[in-house]
Amino acid sequence: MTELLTSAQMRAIELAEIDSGVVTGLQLMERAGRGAVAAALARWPELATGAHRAMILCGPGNNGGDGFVIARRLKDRGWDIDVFLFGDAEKLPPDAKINHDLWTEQGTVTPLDHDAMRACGKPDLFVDAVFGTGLTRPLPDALADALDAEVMRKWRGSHKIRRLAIDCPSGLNLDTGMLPQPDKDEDEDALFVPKMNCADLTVAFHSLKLGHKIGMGPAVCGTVEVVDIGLTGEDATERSMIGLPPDRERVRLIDPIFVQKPLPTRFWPGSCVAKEVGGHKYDFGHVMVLSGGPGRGGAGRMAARTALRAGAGLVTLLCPPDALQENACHLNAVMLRPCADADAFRQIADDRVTALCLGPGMGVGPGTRAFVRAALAHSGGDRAWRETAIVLDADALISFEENPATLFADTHARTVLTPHEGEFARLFPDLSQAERGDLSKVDAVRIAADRAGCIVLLKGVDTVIAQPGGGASVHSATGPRSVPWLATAGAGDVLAGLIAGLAAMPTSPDLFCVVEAAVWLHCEAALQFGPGLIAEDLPDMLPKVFSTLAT
Ligand SMILES: NC(=O)C1=CN([C@@H]2O[C@H](COP(=O)(O)OP(=O)(O)OC[C@H]3O[C@@H](n4cnc5c(N)ncnc54)[C@H](OP(=O)(O)O)[C@@H]3O)[C@@H](O)[C@H]2O)[C@@H](O)CC1
Ligand SMILES: [K+]
Repeated sequence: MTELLTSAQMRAIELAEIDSGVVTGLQLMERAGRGAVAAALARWPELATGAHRAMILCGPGNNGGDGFVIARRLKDRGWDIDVFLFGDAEKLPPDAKINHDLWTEQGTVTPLDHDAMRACGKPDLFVDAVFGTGLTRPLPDALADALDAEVMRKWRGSHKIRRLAIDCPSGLNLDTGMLPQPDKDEDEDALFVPKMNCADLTVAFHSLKLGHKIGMGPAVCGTVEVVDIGLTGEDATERSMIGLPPDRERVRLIDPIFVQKPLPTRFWPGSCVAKEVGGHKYDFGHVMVLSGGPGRGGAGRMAARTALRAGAGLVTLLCPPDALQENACHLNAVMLRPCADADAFRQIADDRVTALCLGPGMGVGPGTRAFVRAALAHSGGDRAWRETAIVLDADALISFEENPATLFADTHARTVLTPHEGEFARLFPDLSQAERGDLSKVDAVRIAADRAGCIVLLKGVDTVIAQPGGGASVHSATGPRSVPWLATAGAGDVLAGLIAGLAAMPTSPDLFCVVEAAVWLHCEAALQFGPGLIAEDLPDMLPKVFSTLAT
């Protein structure tokens, strides 16, 4: 697992190290600049030999300082370098000023100007070292124009310009993954086309930041390489290991990686799906999935099948009596029982039930609300090794749109809410995508988890999971884990069943860790299946995915 730091956390780590006297800011800047050059030459080996041309845009802070180091290092390799500065050289922070002055012994610095840039020879490497973690507001118009991907595309024509971003493409907020845009007059709104600064390669220092993995980050950063700049203090290592409860402050990326090294998948997520040898089916947990009426049972059936594939010893689908025949025609290994209402549910759900999944296809209304309340009150009784895990998705969430507080009064630490953005907006309107403003998706989900008193999983290409108290993680289905074909009807129902199935097993770890594993496995199943996937394929891919976790 990899930490996704905020800008403030990164600054605190650097400052602690500098204050301890182990390293100076100037040394870190030198390592950052050298590391960026090494990463670029490794990415584009054709630039590693011979002399080439670079254009380097430096900003008014330490990100600009990195740019001056890069200029010096490339010049030493015999390159032609054009350096532009956005800002006043006399006002650069001390380390950046030193590197500016070192550079001016070798070359010139031109004030950043669009026309002057275009008058230079087209570079082989374009380096964006204008803003990194210090961005505080939208890019000034002139700079946004100079960096805009569309303008760059026209300028480069057939010439290959490789775009290297230092820490991030300038304009990206590394805490939110958003690209703040300047306010526009209302009458300009219709014509307003946001500017995008995109890189082919982004070099981050010490650790990924949140903005690299959420929001627009993955789309504008290109490949992100993390360069080790030798921050060695205690605070600079990862605080929690995947499979353990999350750190309250630092967000982690859901991936089998620890301290930037691959983690054998038998440790994670393998440990979340492993069954102990031997045992009775009840020893592996009993999941109940509540489903909808006639013609609406597909979603519940997919969730139930997935829970069984995930490893639960038994899975029972409960359906309205008039849907019994339809379900019986589709189910074999999944057991089936009629269940007319919440009273009947209380009779049926005995203390051997270890996980409940409600929502997919259930329908919106008072009946579903009553089922949800009964489920949240379910107790495993004295014999329970721990309380029942409750997964609430889709209609189980929307049924509480009018008064979410009545849901949050009953949800508890063993509850997981799994909304997509639309469902999230109904339960947490003030935290919705449209309303959250400068709040990051991660912080919005953290607030939601505190409010609901349970785990909240907000689905998306960047899936965010948070639990009360601040623990949070991100799964990014981008780059090599990109699965656009997972945006298919029923995929969410499968995820709900997968969480329930994994959480039902007595060997399952902390519920937060189960949810993280489920999200990763869900994406992995889609990845291994490939394009053409429909939701029904997902549960049947799980055995293949599980077989790859042995190593
Ligand atoms: N610290 C270290 O040891 C190391 C740091 N390293 C590097 O430093 C980077 C962080 O440096 P940083 O903190 O100086 O921030 P940075 O991104 O350069 O920008 C700050 C400047 O930009 C300005 N500004 C902001 N937004 C603006 C806007 N929209 N429009 C106009 N101006 C705007 C802002 O002005 P202000 O908001 O104060 O008015 C301030 O002047 C980090 O990303 C990494 O690359 C590495 O070398 C490793 C060692
Ligand atoms: K930058």
